[in-house]
Amino acid sequence: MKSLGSGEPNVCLLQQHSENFFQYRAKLFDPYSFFCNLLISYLFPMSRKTSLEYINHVIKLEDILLGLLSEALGLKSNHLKATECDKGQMLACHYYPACPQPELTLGTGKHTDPVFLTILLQDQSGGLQVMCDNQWTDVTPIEYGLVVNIGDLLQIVSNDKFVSAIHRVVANKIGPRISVACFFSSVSPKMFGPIKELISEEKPPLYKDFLVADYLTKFFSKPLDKTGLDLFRL
Ligand SMILES: O=C(O)CCC(=O)C(=O)O
Ligand SMILES: [Fe+2]
Repeated sequence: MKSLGSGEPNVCLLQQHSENFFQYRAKLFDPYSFFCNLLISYLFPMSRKTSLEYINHVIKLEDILLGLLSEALGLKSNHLKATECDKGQMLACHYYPACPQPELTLGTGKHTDPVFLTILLQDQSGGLQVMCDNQWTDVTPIEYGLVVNIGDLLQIVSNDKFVSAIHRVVANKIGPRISVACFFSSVSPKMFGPIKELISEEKPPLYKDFLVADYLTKFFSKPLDKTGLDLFRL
């Protein structure tokens, strides 16, 4: 990866490096970022109001999706919700500046999301790709459409019935591209693992039980070529 000093704010430049992407994400939890976020929300109260309004709508959609996903697993519709796997929400707003040499870099490197579910809003620029049958496939933007990603943690609790989406964002000469990802995960200090109702002699658990906090610590310090799933696979 090459650094492309385009004069845009640092936070956007970090998005140009897949190596830095998750370090940057991890930094969202540090006191410095916390302070910056607080400052931004006071400097731009409209953006705070709009973000909260948006999150509240997305949470309603996510409630419906969790119900449908539970039923798809053959469970009661309130099953996943009852595990509190969505109690924590994080909104990440991405800004990808136009890139003069897109062939030398990526917008966001290949990864799976270290959460249960992601609901993503992307503009019309394009660039998001998902790995499908070992091939990168464009996720063509649909106006007013949202992209829903299964994250690693939903793959684990479903004991591989659901598969987390491997995705990336390619860089683009035309820009900027803007996307808003709403991540859903647990904030409780409780153990998660393959759902008992999905386990049988024929389908033994494929993963160890884990705390989300431990999962994240390991996820952010793992080598980039490993997936988050490898960390807890039995
Ligand atoms: O910008 C995008 O479309 C995707 C961003 C993404 O994959 C993420 O935030 O995890
Ligand atoms: Fe992602």
